[in-house]
Amino acid sequence: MAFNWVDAVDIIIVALILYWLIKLFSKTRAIRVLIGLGVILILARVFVALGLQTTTWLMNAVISAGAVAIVILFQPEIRRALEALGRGKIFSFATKSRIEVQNAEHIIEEISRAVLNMSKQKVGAILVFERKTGLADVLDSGTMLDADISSELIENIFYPNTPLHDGAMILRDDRIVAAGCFLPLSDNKQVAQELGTRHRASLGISEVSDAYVIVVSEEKGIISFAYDGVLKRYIDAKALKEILGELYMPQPENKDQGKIPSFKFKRKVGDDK
Ligand SMILES: Nc1ncnc2c1ncn2[C@@H]1O[C@H](COP(=O)(O)OP(=O)(O)OP(=O)(O)O)[C@@H](O)[C@H]1O
Repeated sequence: MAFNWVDAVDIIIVALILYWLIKLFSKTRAIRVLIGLGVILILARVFVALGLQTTTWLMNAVISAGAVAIVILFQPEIRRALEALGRGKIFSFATKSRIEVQNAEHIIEEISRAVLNMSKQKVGAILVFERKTGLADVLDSGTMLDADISSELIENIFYPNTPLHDGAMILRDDRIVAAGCFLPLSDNKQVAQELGTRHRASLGISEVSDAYVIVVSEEKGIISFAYDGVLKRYIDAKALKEILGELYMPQPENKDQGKIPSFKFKRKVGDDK
């Protein structure tokens, strides 16, 4: 059968749909599920080609059940995709902003000043720094801001009894994207008894994404850092600058974005007390 223009249109449409799906899901933690589904679909094709009937039957059952599960589990993402489609934003080729070193130094200074001030004054706070895993689902639970990063604004937002002080602030690149966001709580049994929901929420988002999370305890003013499901407590000014440096000052040896910050990072939650 000859390859004609209908086949070319067919391929282009499939490529656009794949691009759209990847772009949509790369903004959420659903990307891992999408990759898993892709692997299952490829395996199913291989089993069909090999003529393995029972395995193919099992794969088809998994795919059918998976399709229903995906609609239920990722209902918010699907809703957002349809909304984006309605706004015609899906196929825009946006590029991620790059932060100049000078600007990065300023941002690090502003954030560390705010965190250290809040620690001194025992003002509770959660700052979530979005990295590769998009946090669109978390953003939906809060109030969108899209503001410049400044110590005054950060401190103001977390000041007790102000409208946005409850919940987490989400930062992306050089912007404060949202505040008052609800994070998933960790059910890690190793978390020290005295740690309440603020710290569980910080750990929770670090378990399901690659975000860096800085927490200030309201009770004692202790600064903690959560990453990759691990909570490191008693972060001092030097370590804080190091964490922010990893985020805002990419160095050649730090190209691996998933890398744990270079300062001493113990693997067990609460083992540093
Ligand atoms: N799921 C959540 N997402 C975001 N923020 C949350 C969440 N749960 C609780 N918080 C924040 O944590 C506050 C409650 O903190 P709680 O006293 O339970 O925590 P803690 O870990 O003991 O911290 P602290 O030492 O600051 O008291 C809430 O007022 C809210 O601002």
